[in-house]
Amino acid sequence: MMAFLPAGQAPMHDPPYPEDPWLERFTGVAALRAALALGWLDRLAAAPAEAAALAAEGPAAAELLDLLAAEGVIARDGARVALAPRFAPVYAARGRALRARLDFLARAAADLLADPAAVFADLPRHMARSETFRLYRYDLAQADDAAGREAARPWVEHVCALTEAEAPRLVPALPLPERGRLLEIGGNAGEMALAILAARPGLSAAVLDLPAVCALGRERCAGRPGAERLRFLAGDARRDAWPAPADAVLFKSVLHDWPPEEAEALLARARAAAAPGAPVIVTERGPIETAAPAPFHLAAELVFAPFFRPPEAYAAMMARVGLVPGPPRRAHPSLPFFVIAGRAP
Ligand SMILES: C[S@@+](CC[C@H](N)C(=O)[O-])C[C@H]1O[C@@H](n2cnc3c(N)ncnc32)[C@H](O)[C@@H]1O
Repeated sequence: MMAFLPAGQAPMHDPPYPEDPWLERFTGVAALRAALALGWLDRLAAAPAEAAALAAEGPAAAELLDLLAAEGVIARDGARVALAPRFAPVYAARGRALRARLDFLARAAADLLADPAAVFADLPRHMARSETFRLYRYDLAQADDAAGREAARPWVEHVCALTEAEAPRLVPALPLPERGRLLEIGGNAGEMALAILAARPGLSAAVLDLPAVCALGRERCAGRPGAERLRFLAGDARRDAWPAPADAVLFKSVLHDWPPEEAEALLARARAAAAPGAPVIVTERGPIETAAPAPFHLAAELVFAPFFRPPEAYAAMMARVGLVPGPPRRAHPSLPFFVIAGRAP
């Protein structure tokens, strides 16, 4: 089996998610969420502020300032405070992603504290009771109406926050053709597809995802480079027709959502949609392997730990549906993802 380090153990000079160094401790995460909720981060991103004015905002606001300073979120300069020099550019680039990750981390931590035995050893109870599964409601995204979109928005934001950071390291590892049509199943709001299209000017892409997710994707991608080569196909990938033939089919962080028989059925559909010799590509997180004390942000991955399979599981599924799997590869040294591609003989 390939060995995978959790993202939190990537070299600190090169974290895949730029905000990870600020998500390592529970108290730091609590302080960041408080500062976001109070509007402090946006205020300080716009201009430094008087420390005394912030400290006067509540009975423990001075303590919050101390926590934020200790975590390297803010820096003091005499009587004034500003975003810390290392944190400021991360917040500028990843503020939206940070908010989505913090919100999800709060749910994941609640699940791990409330019923850790379910997370690690009772999957039905975990799925029935957890805050994280209450968020990821794919069933509500079947409706393309305002309610469906608003129900999907928080988890779509969380997926985008991760994929936006992962894509630059994943894309070079994918055996994609230079030109033709890419079909991305479960491609969410198009973050991965746009990163691929930027690297492959000769490709066009279709993202097949649930209706509410496609609506959010069209909104998110509008006007961005490559959007003119990207289309969203609203549907259910298990039932609806797939556009074919495709010159590559991609599943990124999708198949772990499904029990083995359904994941295999999706691979069989991919085989049918792929042009002769075209790759069917699976890229997924491998099982989490913790070799040192884990940072707090690993909580957000641990709630999905029961679902991550080793690449050999996908190789076996590919073989059963008539694809010849190539050898799995680790996508990037700092990212716990593998890539495996199968082709019809
Ligand atoms: C864990 S997310 C991964 C998203 C994306 N590939 C990424 O990594 O950024 C799984 C995706 O599968 C989509 N999905 C779930 N059920 C689906 C279905 N029946 N048909 C099509 N897409 C589905 C979800 O809406 C979501 O976008």
